[in-house]
Amino acid sequence: MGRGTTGKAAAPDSDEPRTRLLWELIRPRLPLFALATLAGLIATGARLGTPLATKHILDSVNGKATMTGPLSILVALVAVGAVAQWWQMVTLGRLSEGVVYDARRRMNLRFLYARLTPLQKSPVGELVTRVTSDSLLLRDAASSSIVGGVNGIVMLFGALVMMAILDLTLVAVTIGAVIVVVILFGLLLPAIAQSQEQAQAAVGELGAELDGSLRAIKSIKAATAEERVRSRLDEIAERSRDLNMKAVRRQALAITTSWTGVQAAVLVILAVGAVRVADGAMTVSTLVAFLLYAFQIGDPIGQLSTSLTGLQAGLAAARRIRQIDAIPSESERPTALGPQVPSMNDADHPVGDGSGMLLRGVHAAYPGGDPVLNGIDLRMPNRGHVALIGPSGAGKTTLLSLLLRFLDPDSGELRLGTTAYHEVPASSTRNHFAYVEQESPLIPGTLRENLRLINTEATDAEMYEVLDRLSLSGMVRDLPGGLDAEISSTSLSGGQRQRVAVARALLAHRPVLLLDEATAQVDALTENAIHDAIVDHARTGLVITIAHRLSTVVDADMIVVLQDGHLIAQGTHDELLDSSPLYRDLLSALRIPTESGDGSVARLTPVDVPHRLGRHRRVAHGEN
Ligand SMILES: Nc1ncnc2c1ncn2[C@@H]1O[C@H](COP(=O)(O)OP(=O)(O)OP(=O)(O)O)[C@@H](O)[C@H]1O
Repeated sequence: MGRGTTGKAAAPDSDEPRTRLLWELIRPRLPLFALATLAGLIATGARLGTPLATKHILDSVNGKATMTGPLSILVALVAVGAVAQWWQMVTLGRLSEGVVYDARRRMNLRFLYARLTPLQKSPVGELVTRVTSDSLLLRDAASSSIVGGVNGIVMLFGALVMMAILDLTLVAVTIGAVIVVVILFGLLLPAIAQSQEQAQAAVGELGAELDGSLRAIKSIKAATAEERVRSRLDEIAERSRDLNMKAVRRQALAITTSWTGVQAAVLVILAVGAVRVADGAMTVSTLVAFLLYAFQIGDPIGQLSTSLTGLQAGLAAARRIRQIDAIPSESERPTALGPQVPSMNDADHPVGDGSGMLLRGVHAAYPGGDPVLNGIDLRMPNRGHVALIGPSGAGKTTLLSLLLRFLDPDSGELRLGTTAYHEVPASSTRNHFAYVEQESPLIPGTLRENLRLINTEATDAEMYEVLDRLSLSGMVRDLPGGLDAEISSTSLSGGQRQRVAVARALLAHRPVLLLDEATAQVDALTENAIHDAIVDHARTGLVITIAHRLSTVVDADMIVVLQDGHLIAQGTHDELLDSSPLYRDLLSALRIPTESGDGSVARLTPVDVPHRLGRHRRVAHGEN
């Protein structure tokens, strides 16, 4: 992945207003939002009343009234303000955590039900930052920024009304200053939003780079390439810092502008007010109260500036989260491919008996890529072992992806028994398969959870029986916690991981077993065990394997040879030995003897000889 592109979301950009997601997330929590706003308004009201109460206390000092009343009002206002502020903070906390929770759930849902190819265009680490860091920015925007903004506006208008009650001339001066501040701030806001978004994209890029590097940490260490990788990471961290600094500078300018505007307004108010006091147009206590309000509007203006800049970050985050929504989910996939199905003599490919799998005229490509499978016609029985073989990049894994509906064909038809794929949802097709993927990744959780991923009812006895067959039961019994051992705290070797994945598939008892190089990392003994499991399953169901080095290729009931997305040949080992030069070449590359009768061992490695030869002989002599 080239630098500078890592952080880009593969998901299409959403042109929807950024505020929409924010609104969608807040809408279910409107009562809470209203409560928080109400609490904020009470706190604001209490603060607005304070200068007026102060004026009355000052007036009472001059002997015009008793001090007790205004003093008790002042104490009450402070107490009410404090309680309301506490209440608002707690309510805001509930609101904001709820918004983050909803946004994260929404993304989790979208990730898990997304169509695979568009999803996999985005680096994993980049997607993770949307759930972890962007949602936090959204939280601030959805709660404190909005409520703070509302409080700020109320406080500002309240203060202006109170000031208008005190002196109309001075309030005109104040409003003039506020208008100048708002215009300056409005001019800076788009630039703040832009730098916020760039800064968040850089965090996503860092997440992607870090995720990729940590996954490859062994290779990096073995290559002593830590320094190179570190400098790449530092470079992105530096870019993130610089972009954030740009955002911070713009924010600082906006906030300083608003504060300076307020301070300048206070000075003007003081000067004009002093003249008016000297002229006898207003009392000193009124000027003091007015000045207190003038100082107070510094708060709402500051609060509004902070809220609006915070809102920009939240809206930028909302846009990035919204892009996740734009990844199509599997339920949205087109279902009808009927008109594109080429005509084909059904007598050659009977499907009416309801058994087996059929691919007819299947063309497939990854989005935006060249064709990967070109007109595949293949019928597989509902029992037996089908081996897919072909050079790297031939399209073997893509074929399995089509069977599992990770990818849709561009044209052609797939059938499972009598059911066309497009007639049923992907999940009901997948329910027929147990799949062991190339890397055999384990899911986070315990060993038991991993083994029960498909068959959630599998008993301990069944699990141990399968583990036993795969020479894994001893290792599991030795683990602290046995089946309940956490995978994360258990170091499993590649071969052990592969065996757990195979065990999970065997426990599933599904009609079709799909193995993508399931023996790539296991020793010869385990390979034999997996081979026996394949043979066993093939008696009652269908097993489809992809093999690069599997000697079990020769045992398969049907071998399908792919090259450059074309089905080159199919048949049994003996048939293909006679008819397919590519097959002979592939076998030769696999170091499998190519003579069907005597099982020549001339090209076998010493390790390969015993079991490969034995198996080949069994096939060659019609055993099994
Ligand atoms: N997710 C993807 N997006 C785009 N192109 C892809 C994707 N996966 C595979 N391809 C392309 O499709 C072609 C077939 O790949 P596929 O993985 O099916 O081959 P394969 O026969 O399984 O190869 P190998 O034996 O090396 O695993 C390759 O040219 C590959 O670059």
